Amino acid sequence: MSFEDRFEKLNVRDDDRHESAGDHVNNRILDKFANQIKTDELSFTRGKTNKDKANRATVENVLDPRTMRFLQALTSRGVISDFNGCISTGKEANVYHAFAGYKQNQKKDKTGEEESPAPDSVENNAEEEEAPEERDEYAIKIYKTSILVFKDRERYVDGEFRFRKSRSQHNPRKMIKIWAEKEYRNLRRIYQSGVIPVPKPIEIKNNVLVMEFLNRGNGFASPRLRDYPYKDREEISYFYYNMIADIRLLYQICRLVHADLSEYNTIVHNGELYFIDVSQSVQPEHPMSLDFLRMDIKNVNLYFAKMGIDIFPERLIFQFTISETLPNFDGDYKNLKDLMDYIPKNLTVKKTAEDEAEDEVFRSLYLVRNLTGLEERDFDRFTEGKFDLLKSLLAHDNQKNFSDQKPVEPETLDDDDSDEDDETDGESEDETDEEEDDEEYSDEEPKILKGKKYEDKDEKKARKKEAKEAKREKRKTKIKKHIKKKMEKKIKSKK
Ligand SMILES: Nc1ncnc2c1ncn2[C@@H]1O[C@H](COP(=O)(O)OP(=O)(O)OP(=O)(O)O)[C@@H](O)[C@H]1O
Ligand SMILES: [Mg+2]
Repeated sequence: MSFEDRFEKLNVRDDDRHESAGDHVNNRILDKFANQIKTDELSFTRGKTNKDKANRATVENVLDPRTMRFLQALTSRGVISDFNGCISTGKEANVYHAFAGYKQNQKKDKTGEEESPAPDSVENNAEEEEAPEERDEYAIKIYKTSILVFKDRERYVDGEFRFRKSRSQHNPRKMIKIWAEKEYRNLRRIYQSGVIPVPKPIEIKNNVLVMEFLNRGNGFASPRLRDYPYKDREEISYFYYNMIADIRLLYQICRLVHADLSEYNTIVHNGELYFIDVSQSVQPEHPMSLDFLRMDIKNVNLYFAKMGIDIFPERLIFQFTISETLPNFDGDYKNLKDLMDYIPKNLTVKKTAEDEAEDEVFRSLYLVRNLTGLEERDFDRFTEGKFDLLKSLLAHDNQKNFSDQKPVEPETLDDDDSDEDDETDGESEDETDEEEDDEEYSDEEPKILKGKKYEDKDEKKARKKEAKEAKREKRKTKIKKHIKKKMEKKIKSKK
């Protein structure tokens, strides 16, 4: 069966309603509606290429011919095979199910990653021939090629040191590529850290991300936390503590803030809480990382409060997350269970109206990277006691976390940027310009943060003073404008 034929079999389901939308024949739709689909947002490179618009048109904003070629490339390279339909259709991406290709299975055999039958057993060999082959299942996240939803997400890439060279990216297709790449890298970083379960990242090919499919058997995806059938209240609290401990691990060990954490972006798989959807996650150095962290905590609390369990003040969870050391903690800082044990024993639950009022204040706080940059208006909002709280939240921890920060990633955490892509991928020239940009991303961390944004108040003052003086000096020798004009006139008339 040809690749296109396989896609004709795609069964697209609307995730929001969890209903089957029936058979979906992508290619036929593509033929029929290609000319009607608005592709303006894809025409940024006007003049550069003269491609048929219909050729760029998108079915479901996902499976445009280009994306199909990337999928084909992944298939011919033996990374994936057999597409079985859509797991989820969302705003920015659709997620499909596929099986691992022959190459992946070969790799598995070589590395012995999975338990394989004993080679000397005749019985086993016979069984192997008869039994249907066990193949890995993959989730394929395909980012939509419509830029509209990504526009307001630029702020997650802006301010990211790793993506500094790809900032202000105006080519929408490149922007999406960066976005997918960001998710892949974040996923890989978390996966390699081994402290928080995430789907294993397999491959990235432009806007197509291949990862492990978290399933509960028979092709069904494991439930998101939102759909998880809790046994009892204890289990709800268990996952609440698990979530809080993971937020800390993500921050302290993986050096990331999820930035879209919720019951929708977490999956319960084999009894464990998995983080997914990490495309927007940022490093703590991102200027807005603390705001994102605060937002994550708020969302998590909202959900668990709705589930009817006692929750902790957002302020305390925040503090728990960013404090490098925890008082009275004698466990392993990388161990989820140790942290989960600590939480209910050391964080006091939110009870009174006063607690809620404190959280309100906390939510409205202008969070800054260090105390020197704290605006006066925020100081004014605090009584003396509350100011101490703020100081302990920001000054102490941020001194450590942001000022004299050394790269914390252990070597194993990081990426080998082996990109096997070559011409055999079946890409045409128009993709090669994008491949060149592969070097745009760098996970190396800044040792000293440079630029006006990061300098402290005194430095800023000194810089401004210097500039002022330089200008004053210049003014002394400057020829007045009207004199200059007169001189110019004279010269002209002499000519
Ligand atoms: N590796 C996976 N294994 C199983 N299911 C997955 C996997 N990745 C994603 N899903 C399913 O697909 C859904 C959407 O994935 P994800 O959250 O990464 O995409 P999204 O970009 O957030 O989409 P949306 O625009 O809807 O927010 C998830 O809620 C989950 O149900
Ligand atoms: Mg999501």
